[in-house]
Amino acid sequence: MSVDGRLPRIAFIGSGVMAEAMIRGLLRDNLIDPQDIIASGPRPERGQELRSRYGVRATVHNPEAAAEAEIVVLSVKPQVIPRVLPELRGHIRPQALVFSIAAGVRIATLREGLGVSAIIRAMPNTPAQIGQGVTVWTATEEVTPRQREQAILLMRAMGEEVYVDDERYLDMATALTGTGPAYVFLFMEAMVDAGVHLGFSRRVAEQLVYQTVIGSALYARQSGLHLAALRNQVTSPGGTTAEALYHLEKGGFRTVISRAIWAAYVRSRQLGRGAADEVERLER
Ligand SMILES: NC(=O)C1=CN([C@@H]2O[C@H](COP(=O)(O)OP(=O)(O)OC[C@H]3O[C@@H](n4cnc5c(N)ncnc54)[C@H](O)[C@@H]3O)[C@@H](O)[C@H]2O)C=CC1
Ligand SMILES: O=C(O)[C@@H]1CCC=N1
Repeated sequence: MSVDGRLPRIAFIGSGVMAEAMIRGLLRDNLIDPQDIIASGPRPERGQELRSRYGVRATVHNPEAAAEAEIVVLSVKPQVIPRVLPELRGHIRPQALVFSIAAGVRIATLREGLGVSAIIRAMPNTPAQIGQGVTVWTATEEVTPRQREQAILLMRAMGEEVYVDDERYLDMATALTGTGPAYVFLFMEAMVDAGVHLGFSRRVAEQLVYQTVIGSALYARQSGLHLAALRNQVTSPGGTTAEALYHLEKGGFRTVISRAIWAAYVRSRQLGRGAADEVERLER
C-alpha cells in the first residue's frame, strides 16, 4: 500500500466480467487511482470501453501491462492460462503479487509457468458486481503481510472474503460459491415462471421472488437458526408448505443440488489438471 492506504498499480490480464467487477469495486471504494489500473486483453474495443467507463488504462499487450504492476490479476478463462503464462514469464516484477481467480488452476501450475512464488489463488463470485460477493482465497508462504493486506482490500471491494489454509478448498469453493449464483438464479427463474403460471404478471412475480429470496437469506443469517428450523417455521401441519416440500423431495431436489455441486467440484479439478498438463506440454 502507498502511504495514504491506497493500492499500488494493478494489471488485469483478461478484462472481462470479473475484472470489471473488481475495477468497479476498487474505484467505488477509492482504493486506487484509475490511472494505476491497466486492463489488458486481446480486444481493443473492450479496452476502449473500460477506458471510457472508468478512466483506467488499457492495452492489448499482456507482458507490458504485467511489467508495470505490483499486483498482477489473472482474470482470463482457465483454458487461456496455459497460453498466457509463457507470455508473462520474465515480465512480472520480482516483488509483485500474482492474484489468480482462474477456476481450477493450481498454484503449482502458476508457480511453474510464471517462475514467481508470491501467489494468491482466489475464487470470487458475480455478486461482486455490486460489492455483495464472497471470495475464498489462499496464499503461498512467500506472500508478504503487506501483500496480504493489499489483497484483502481488493477482495473486500467485491464483498466478503474468507481465507482458507489449504488450496483444496478452492475447488470446493468454486463449486459452492463461485458457481453458486447460477444455482440461485436458476431457482429464482423457476419460481418467477411458476408465479407467471399461477397468473401474476412477470414484473410482479419478479418483485415477489426477489424479496422472498433476499428476505429469507437475511433472516437465515440474522436469526442464526438451523435452516431446518427455519423451514419448520413455515410448515404448518397439513398446510401448503408441507404439500410443496413433499413434491420437491419426491423430485429429488436435495440430491439434484448435491450432485450438481459435486459435479462442479469435479469439473474444477479437471480444469486444473487440464491447465497443468497443457503448461507442461507447451514447456516441452
Ligand atoms: N464469471 C464468474 O462467475 C466467475 C469467474 N471466475 C473466473 O474468472 C476468470 C474470468 O472469468 P470471466 O470474467 O467470467 O470471463 P470473461 O470471458 O468475461 O473474461 C475473460 C477475458 O479474457 C480475455 N482474454 C481472452 N484471451 C486472452 C488473452 N490471451 N490475454 C488476455 N486476455 C484474454 C477475453 O477477451 C475476456 O475479456 C475465469 O478464469 C473464471 O474461471 C471466477 C469466479 C466467478
Ligand atoms: O463457470 C465457470 O467455470 C466459472 C467459475 C466459477 C463461476 N464461473
